[in-house]
Amino acid sequence: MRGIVFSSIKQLIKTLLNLGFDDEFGNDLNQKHVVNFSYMMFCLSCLFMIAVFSFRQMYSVSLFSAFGLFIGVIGLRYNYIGYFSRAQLLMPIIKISQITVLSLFYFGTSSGFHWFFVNVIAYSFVVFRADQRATKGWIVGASVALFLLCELVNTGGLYLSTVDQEIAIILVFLAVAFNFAMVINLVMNRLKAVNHHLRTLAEKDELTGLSNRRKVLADAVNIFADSVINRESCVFSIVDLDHFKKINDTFGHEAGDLVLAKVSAMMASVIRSQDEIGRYGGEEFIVIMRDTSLKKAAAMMEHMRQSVEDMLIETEHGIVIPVTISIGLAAIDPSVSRYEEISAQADKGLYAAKRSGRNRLSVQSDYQN
Ligand SMILES: Nc1nc2c(ncn2[C@@H]2O[C@H](COP(=O)(O)OP(=O)(O)OP(=O)(O)O)[C@@H](O)[C@H]2O)c(=O)[nH]1
Repeated sequence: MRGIVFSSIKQLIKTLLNLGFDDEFGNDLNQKHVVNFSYMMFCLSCLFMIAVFSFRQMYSVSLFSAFGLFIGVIGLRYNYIGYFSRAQLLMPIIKISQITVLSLFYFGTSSGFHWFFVNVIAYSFVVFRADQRATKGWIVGASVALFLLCELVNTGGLYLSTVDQEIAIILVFLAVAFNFAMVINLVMNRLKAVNHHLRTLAEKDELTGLSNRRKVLADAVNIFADSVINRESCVFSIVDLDHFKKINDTFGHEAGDLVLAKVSAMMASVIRSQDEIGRYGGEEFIVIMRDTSLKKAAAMMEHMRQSVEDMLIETEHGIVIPVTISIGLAAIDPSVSRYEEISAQADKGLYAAKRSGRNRLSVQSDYQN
């Protein structure tokens, strides 16, 4: 139950922070979610101060915070409706104004309120891009100068007693630490997500959605090595579409692409979850079946061949394109010690299948495990 509540809260926060984003990964340099977070924290702090100072009947601080809240909501709205640059810039302006006024005139510099300038500096470094160096420069400069001013001037403040100021110092420390932890967490999570997204893109074949050549070859080598080490059977197969050049020539390149995509989806639906499939190049595919006997693998690949033959792929003019595949199959056996050997055997199988009439499967292994 606690887990569900916790993950729901996490999801709600994530949704709020990502409001106004169309493309989650296109904005990684802009850090829109950090801007959202900063506005939310700012608005919450204003609400907190309105409540505390209204309760203590110090209405001028409440009014000042209400005005801050109003501007904060405007900034938040800017970010949501796409005026990101305005939202990005308004945040440090209102934050610098708020810290300066509250620290020098209301709370007194002994409250430590001016340590919030650290957050403004961190915000500038996270949110502004390299081409906004000048903006970042003046915001950091102003924050440092005003921080030093607060340290030097040492005003008593109108509203906080010495005890209040001691409490304020602790609250400021906690708030600054929380802000830092959250911003670092947000940025790291975004980096991880973008990294994962890029890796997926780099491993995927765009047309078919299957693993691309690099990924499927890496998978093949790894699975082969695992199987040899663990003394498990492993079957390797090369699949090639028959007379694909003719399909392109007769129905056009676009129809050829459609066939590749549809056949790929069919092949991916036939294999087991532990098997790997990828586009080796052109109209050639690799299927790797781990922990299975050659007999079972041959039965599965025969099912794949039949399923492709039974497919009804229509062109946009309603003409059905006949498609078949040829398959070469090879399994690990005691004589095979290198990945290249099993791959060459499967290739030989494919060649044999093509030579003996296509639309068939050829097993190249004497070792029937
Ligand atoms: N539409 C399309 N065609 C492609 C793509 N990649 C490779 N091809 C075509 O696939 C064809 C492969 O032709 P071949 O290697 O002669 O093989 P085939 O016609 O299938 O003949 P067999 O393999 O002997 O049955 C070539 O015409 C390539 O241009 C692709 O991404 N899209």
